[in-house]
Amino acid sequence: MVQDIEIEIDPSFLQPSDHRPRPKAIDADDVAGEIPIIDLSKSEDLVSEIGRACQKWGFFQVINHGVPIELCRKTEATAKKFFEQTPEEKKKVKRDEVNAMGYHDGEHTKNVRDWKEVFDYLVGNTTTIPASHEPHDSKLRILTNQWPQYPPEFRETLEEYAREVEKLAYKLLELTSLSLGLPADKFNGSFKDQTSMIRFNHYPPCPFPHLALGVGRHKDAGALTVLAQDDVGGLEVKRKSDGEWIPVKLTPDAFIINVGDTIQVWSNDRYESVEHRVVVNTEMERFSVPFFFMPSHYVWVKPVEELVNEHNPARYREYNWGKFFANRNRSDFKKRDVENIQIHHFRIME
Ligand SMILES: O=C(O)CCC(=O)C(=O)O
Ligand SMILES: [Fe+2]
Repeated sequence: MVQDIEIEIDPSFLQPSDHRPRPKAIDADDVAGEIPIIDLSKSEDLVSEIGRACQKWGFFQVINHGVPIELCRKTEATAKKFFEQTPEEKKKVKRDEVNAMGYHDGEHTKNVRDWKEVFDYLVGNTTTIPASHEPHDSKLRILTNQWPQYPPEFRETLEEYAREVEKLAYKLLELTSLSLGLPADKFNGSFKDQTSMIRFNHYPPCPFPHLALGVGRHKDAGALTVLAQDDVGGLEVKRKSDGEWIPVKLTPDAFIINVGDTIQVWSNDRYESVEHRVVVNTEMERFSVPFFFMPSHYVWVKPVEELVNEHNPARYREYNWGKFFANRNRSDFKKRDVENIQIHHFRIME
């Protein structure tokens, strides 16, 4: 006779009860179309559509975005081959405190472990960041990508993907800038030595989808995120109007775009970086690929002068992007007892 063996969740994955997905969550079909889908091939109204989406949701999807669809498919297939390997193989390109790029299966969001494994690589192959988060430590560190041997086409495919999505990221940055009434290239210079990174997320099926999350609720710290996902679904966005978690509708061959903390500060809160999370399920694995478009380490982030005046004073003190990034990444390897650094720590109290 087969006995039912009750498996218990490893407590490191257990979400606090008020952050677990509710059993009867909103049905994706009921809210379909709420988060705007924007066609980038049309020129009319594009800037104002993006502005409205950024203001109302902090999220939108784009279609006809110019990234070749075959390349997206090939990239996803290549990533799958990598994740199908044994843990020992994958750990040959393990991320650690020195080498921050590569494979990792122990990431924490808000001090709870995520039900996922990831592979991270830099858009520019190398980048410079502060050696530590300590404010007075001026030493720098160079990060370099690590590439696995298998599959053989991995590096070439991922590098090509990075180049294509980077073009889209710049285009979206320029449209966002125009939508704020600023020159298209207002922010481009901040990305000259960008720290941008692409992440492959693999969410295996999870026996405890009511207790754990693929990624816990969080806001992205960079300027913009350009996310590709497969056809499984699981991303949820916190609706600004009422705080409900809204599932993002699956749209074939679209990218999901969201505003990160950096644009929230640059825009002096005109656009907000919205919380999101990933729910998992018992049956299907899921893949997603965010491109985190992030400034150079030496950029000081503060509300842009054009958007600040005596009636609308700056709401943030300036902060150094590299230090903020280094500080945020401290929690990736272990659970910490304190809250991670967040932009509200730089908010000027009224
Ligand atoms: O997998 C997703 O849909 C989103 C992942 C995400 O939010 C992140 O990696 O920051
Ligand atoms: Fe995110």
